[in-house]
Amino acid sequence: LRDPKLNMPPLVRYKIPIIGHTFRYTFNCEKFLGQCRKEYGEMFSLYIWGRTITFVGKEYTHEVLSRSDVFDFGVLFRKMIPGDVMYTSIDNFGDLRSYGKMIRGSSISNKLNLYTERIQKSLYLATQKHIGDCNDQKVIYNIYSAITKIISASIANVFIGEEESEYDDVISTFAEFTKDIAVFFLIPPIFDLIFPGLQDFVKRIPIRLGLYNPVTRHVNTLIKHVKHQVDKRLREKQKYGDSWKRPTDLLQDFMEQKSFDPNNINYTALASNLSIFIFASIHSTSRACANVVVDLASRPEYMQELYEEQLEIHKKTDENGILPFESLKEMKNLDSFIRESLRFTGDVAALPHWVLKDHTFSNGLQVPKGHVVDIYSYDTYHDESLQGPNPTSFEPHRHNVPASKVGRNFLTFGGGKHMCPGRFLAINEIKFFMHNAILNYNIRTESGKIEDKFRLGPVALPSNNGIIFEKRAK
Ligand code: HEM
Repeated sequence: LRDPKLNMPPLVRYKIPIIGHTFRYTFNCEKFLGQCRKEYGEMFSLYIWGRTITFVGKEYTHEVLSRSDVFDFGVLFRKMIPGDVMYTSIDNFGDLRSYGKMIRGSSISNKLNLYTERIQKSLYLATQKHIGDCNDQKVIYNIYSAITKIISASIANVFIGEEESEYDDVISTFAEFTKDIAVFFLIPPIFDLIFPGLQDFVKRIPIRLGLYNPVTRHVNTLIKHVKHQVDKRLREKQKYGDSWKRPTDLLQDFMEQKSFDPNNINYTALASNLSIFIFASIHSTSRACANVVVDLASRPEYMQELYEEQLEIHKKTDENGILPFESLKEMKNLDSFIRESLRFTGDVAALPHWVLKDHTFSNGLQVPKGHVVDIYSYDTYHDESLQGPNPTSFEPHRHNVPASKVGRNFLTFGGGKHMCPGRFLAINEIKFFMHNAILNYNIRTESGKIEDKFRLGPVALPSNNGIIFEKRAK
């Protein structure tokens, strides 16, 4: 467990060999890490599922996020998800750096204004479909699932274009892809208790034998639609020349990358890359949006002020009911509410990094190459000097910087070179969705109480308890 040559962070005491801290970490993570922090300080190691993992508190979080030459999130991503065997046509699976580059160079990162109308329309139509008018009050029990379908419709429009996102099979793939892959996260890594890394080997067996591959169905759907769209665009571009109207979406951005060869198109690779961006975007944005809904439903006392703000902003809609892009900046109260909800996501630790080379932290403690360091984000989010007074209470007026702004006190989108490039799209989606929801519905919890998150080890999900939607009297 320990490298005798290195001055490693203290290993928290445990009683049962092999099991180590696994159970306390899995079933009582929040309290357990709090106790470890108190007893062992800002950096400590736990023995979980056959591996020693070091947790860093607020003092050293930034050191991990800013040293991408030492700490890498992608290596663990590649280990957890067997993309190397699930995908046959891409050889850079898990290379987050290259995914980040693709998004940073795309319209999603720097021309989001082009999507203003489409995002609003698709969100509105999908909300009508999955939540409805609510003339009679409606109780939704799995709000995360309803929001996932709504967000999927809108992000599909941005990723694969207006035409293909009309198809139900495309929306289903966007909405279900992450859930189908999640099986690799949800099965406890019991084989790692026998030998570290054995689980990674075992989970690849059914895929290698051709017995089960959760991506096949979705990639096939994407190939069909990508092929239809790419061929159509190439034909029309040739036919209409300069008068061809360039479609705006992520697919078109991909078609304009240097690596795209119109004479030798690899549709499977295009579809596979799209599926990776579905994985990065849909669950994260839907979870955040569902949390905002539940947080507001839990605290209806903030509804009126948000309603008044959105009503004022709504006056700027055009004759089709579409808000200008600039109005997003005016949603100040909503933005602060969203940032507070993101701060309250509930994850205790959720950004494990692989150590690429031996490293000495600025406090002198050392971790060897091949070690795992995770960020104890709770520590940052519950610290008064970083969050202001009452860091453990939900205070929607706490923030005066945009919800998308990354900083030492705000880790939801990571940090350093690899901070999330999709965060602007995510926040815009949530704001446009909430604008509509606040104007059209009264929202409250069925229990009449603040709904707590559903916890799964160190991560948290929105509650499944009932959320009541009721048409707002105008
Ligand atoms: C609320 C929604 C979202 C959350 C909470 C979120 C969170 C994160 C986090 C924590 C990281 C790791 C950052 C790091 O290593 O420091 C990340 C990376 C990434 N995210 Fe997001 N994300 C969200 C939405 C999106 C969306 C909509 C996209 C669109 C495609 C996206 C694409 C990516 C990509 C490509 C990376 C890898 C970047 C790199 O390694 O350079 N994310 N995200």
